Amino acid sequence: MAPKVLVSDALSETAVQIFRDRGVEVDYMPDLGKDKDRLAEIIGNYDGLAIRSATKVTEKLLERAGRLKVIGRAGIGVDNVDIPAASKKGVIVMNTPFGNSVTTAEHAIALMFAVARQLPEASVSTHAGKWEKNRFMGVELFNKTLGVIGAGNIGGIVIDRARGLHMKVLAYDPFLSDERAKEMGATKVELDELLAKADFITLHVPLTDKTRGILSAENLARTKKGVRIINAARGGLIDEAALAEALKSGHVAGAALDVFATEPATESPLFGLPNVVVTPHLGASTTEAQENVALQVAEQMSDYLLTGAVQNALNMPSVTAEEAAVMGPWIKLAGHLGAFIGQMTDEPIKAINILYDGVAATMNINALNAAVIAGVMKSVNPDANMVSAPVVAKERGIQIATTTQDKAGVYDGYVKVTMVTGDRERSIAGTVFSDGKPRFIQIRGINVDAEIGAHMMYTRNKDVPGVIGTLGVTLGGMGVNMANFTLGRAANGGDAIAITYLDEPLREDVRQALLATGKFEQVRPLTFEV
Ligand SMILES: NC(=O)c1ccc[n+]([C@@H]2O[C@H](COP(=O)([O-])OP(=O)(O)OC[C@H]3O[C@@H](n4cnc5c(N)ncnc54)[C@H](O)[C@@H]3O)[C@@H](O)[C@H]2O)c1
Ligand SMILES: O=C(O)[C@H](O)COP(=O)(O)O
Repeated sequence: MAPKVLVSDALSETAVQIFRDRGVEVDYMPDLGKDKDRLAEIIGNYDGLAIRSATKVTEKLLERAGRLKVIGRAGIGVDNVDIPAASKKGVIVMNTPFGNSVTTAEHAIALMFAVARQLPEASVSTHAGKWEKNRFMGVELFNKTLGVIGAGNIGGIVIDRARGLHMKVLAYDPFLSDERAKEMGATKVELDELLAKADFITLHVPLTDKTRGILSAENLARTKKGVRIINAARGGLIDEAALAEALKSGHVAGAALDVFATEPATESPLFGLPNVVVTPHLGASTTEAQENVALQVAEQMSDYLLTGAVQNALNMPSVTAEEAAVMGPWIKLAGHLGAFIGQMTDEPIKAINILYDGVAATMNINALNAAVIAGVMKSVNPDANMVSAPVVAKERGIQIATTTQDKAGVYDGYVKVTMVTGDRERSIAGTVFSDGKPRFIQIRGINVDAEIGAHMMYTRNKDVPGVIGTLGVTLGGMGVNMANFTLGRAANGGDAIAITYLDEPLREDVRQALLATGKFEQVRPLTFEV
């Protein structure tokens, strides 16, 4: 069945065309983001949700999204998506981190010009036939100091354009190196210095718990008198009431805002104030940017839904289409190893140590790790997947350690998973044969060669005569068909194990019957998603 995507915000119709061309069913409802009740009613029918900033993806909405696998944000900011809740539900959240950067940077520069020369008010006045030539006295940008808060993709482009205007640029960004700042033509400073020295301040940080209210009443009071403030990032970055007061007092000479704490903004203490330029979140609204982000998000979502390739995800390691093709069997193997070890333990897990050897060590380890952890977690929660399981493992304080090595051996490569619980360690290793099929090759240090089936049985016994016969007779006598069987022993007369591949799940009466023979120390049913 073709995957189904809902577009709930006004994305360019290019996205719809791409979904269709790729064989993904799509429903285009560009106003649905504003109707959260209707969205909640139908979200359960979709594998993917493509959005801009109007749709709010809350925990409550996600509870209704039983089929959802991926949320694609055609744009940059994902503060309208509850990413921790999506991760817990195993839903990938991806964005398009570059598609609208130039457009948004240009909007910030446009706002800076607009507020420096009061262009919107002058335009309204002239339209009204007033010709108020003496009312609109502006300031030059040349030689002025621009303070850029957040020097990432958009901040970087703003800095480049501002340098072209011969402005001096101060940048505040804790993650910016001095070298990169120099390369950009900016001086890296602390926030206080930026606030004290800048003639214009422009914001280009994401909205997070750390940046919320970065221009608070206190910080606004630290700015230079006559400063002009531009915000084309997110509304919650500025205390709007405090900014309104600072404008009224004349401390701040002007402000240009594209974004508001509450959107759509139909009222604000800033509306109606002189020299406040406002636009309705138009930062990304150019034909070019909307084509870029629509095309990119539709391709990324289709790739994920159709091939498992992951690009620009905020809650999952990237996996290219080529990797997805080559790694498919290894991801399966990693999941089976995790599932085996998860089903073998009933105690709290302290740590999972994963060893990658040979060809496995050259692959995308983050993705393989996520698959192992998902396999382990499925024994606790069948809905766990590569997105949600690492989050849950972290919450439970499970330590994940990986080692890579390249020891030439019988296999081109293998993966070994060791689970550490309170009092013991259990390990299992597996590989992928040239037929693309994953196999278990070692359990508890005992070599085996076990194909993996949906229903399996693990038995542990002493290596003494008659065990295999007892197993066959007991299963046969109870009408259970064996599809495959493999065994191994640590030493002659020592510990031995067997993996039996059954045509149906191991019944409890059969398990009890095997234990009652006295030949087996352990009998466990195992299931795998093959
Ligand atoms: N108005 C619009 O339509 C529009 C369009 C696109 C993006 N945006 C907003 O712009 C934001 C920035 O986009 P980007 O592509 O440049 O993102 P980015 O990730 O490339 O850059 C953000 C920068 O902020 C820095 N940063 C993070 N926390 C900080 C802090 N506490 N103090 C100072 N700097 C901090 C980061 O180090 C990074 O360099 C987006 O998150 C989005 O909210 C708005
Ligand atoms: O973060 C973004 O990409 C911008 O805020 C654009 O938002 P929009 O897609 O709702 O215009």
